[in-house]
Amino acid sequence: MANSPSLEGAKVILLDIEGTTTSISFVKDVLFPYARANVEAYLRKQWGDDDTKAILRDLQALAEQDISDGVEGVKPILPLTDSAQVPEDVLQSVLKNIFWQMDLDRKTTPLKLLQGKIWKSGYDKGELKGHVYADVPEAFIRWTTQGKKLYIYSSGSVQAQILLFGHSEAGDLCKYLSGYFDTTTGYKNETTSYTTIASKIGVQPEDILFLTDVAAEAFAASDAGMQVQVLIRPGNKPLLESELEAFRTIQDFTVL
Ligand SMILES: CSCCC(=O)C(=O)COP(=O)(O)O
Ligand SMILES: [Mg+2]
Repeated sequence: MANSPSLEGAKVILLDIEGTTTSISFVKDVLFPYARANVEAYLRKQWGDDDTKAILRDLQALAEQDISDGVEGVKPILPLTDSAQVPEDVLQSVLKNIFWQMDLDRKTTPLKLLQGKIWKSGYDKGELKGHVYADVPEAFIRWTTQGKKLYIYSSGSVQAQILLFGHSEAGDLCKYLSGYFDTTTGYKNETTSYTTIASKIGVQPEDILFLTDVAAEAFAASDAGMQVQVLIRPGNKPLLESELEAFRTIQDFTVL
C-alpha cells in the first residue's frame, strides 16, 4: 500500500487509544497495575451498589459461558447472593476470575467497566494522569479547526476514555471530542461494530478515517468501508509484511 498518508477527505476521525493516542506502556504499566492493586478494596467497598452488582452478574454469566465453551483455565465464580455482608468465598472467586482475565489482557465488557470505575478514583485523587503522545493535542486542535469531528473507539470503557482525555498530561482534551464508543457497541475485531459506529455518528463508513495500532481492528474497519491508517508507535507490536502491505502506516499524527 502506498505510504502517502492523508486525511483523504474524511469528515470524521475515529481514534483507538492504546498504541495510537496513548502509549501501550501507560496502559500496561500504569493503568492495569493500578486496577489490579485496587480491585479488591473497590469490590469490598462497593459490593452492594447497583453498578457493581450488574458488573458481577455479567462477570459470572461470562464465566459460565466460558466454562460452557470449554475455555481453557477459566476461573469459575460462585453463585452471587444478596447478602449485606461481602461473602468472602464469592469475593475470592470473583477476584481469581478477574486476575485470570487481566493476565490474558481480555477485553471483555464487564472487566473494562470495572477497571474504568477503579481508575475513576485514581484520577479523582490525582494518582493518575492520562498519557497522550506530544503530537496528539496539536492534531486534535488542527483537525477540529479543519471541521473534522473526532470520536474515540477503545476497548476501555467510555468512562475510562473520558477520564483519560479529561485528566490528560496535556490538560482536558475532551473539548475536542464529539463522542466515545467502547465494547458495548461491539468488539473491535468485528466489522459490524464499525458499521454501527458510522450509523450512530450519522455518516457513511467511507467518511470515517479510523486510526489504530492493531491490524485485526484495521481489517474489520476496512471491511466495513472505513478508511484506515495504522500507527507504528514506540513499543507497538510489529506488523506482519502482509499487514504492512494492506494499510498505510504512520509514525504519529503530524503527517495528517
Ligand atoms: C481507556 S484507557 C484503557 C484502555 C484499555 O483498557 C484497553 O484495553 C486498550 O484498548 P484499545 O482498544 O484502546 O487499544
Ligand atoms: Mg490499541
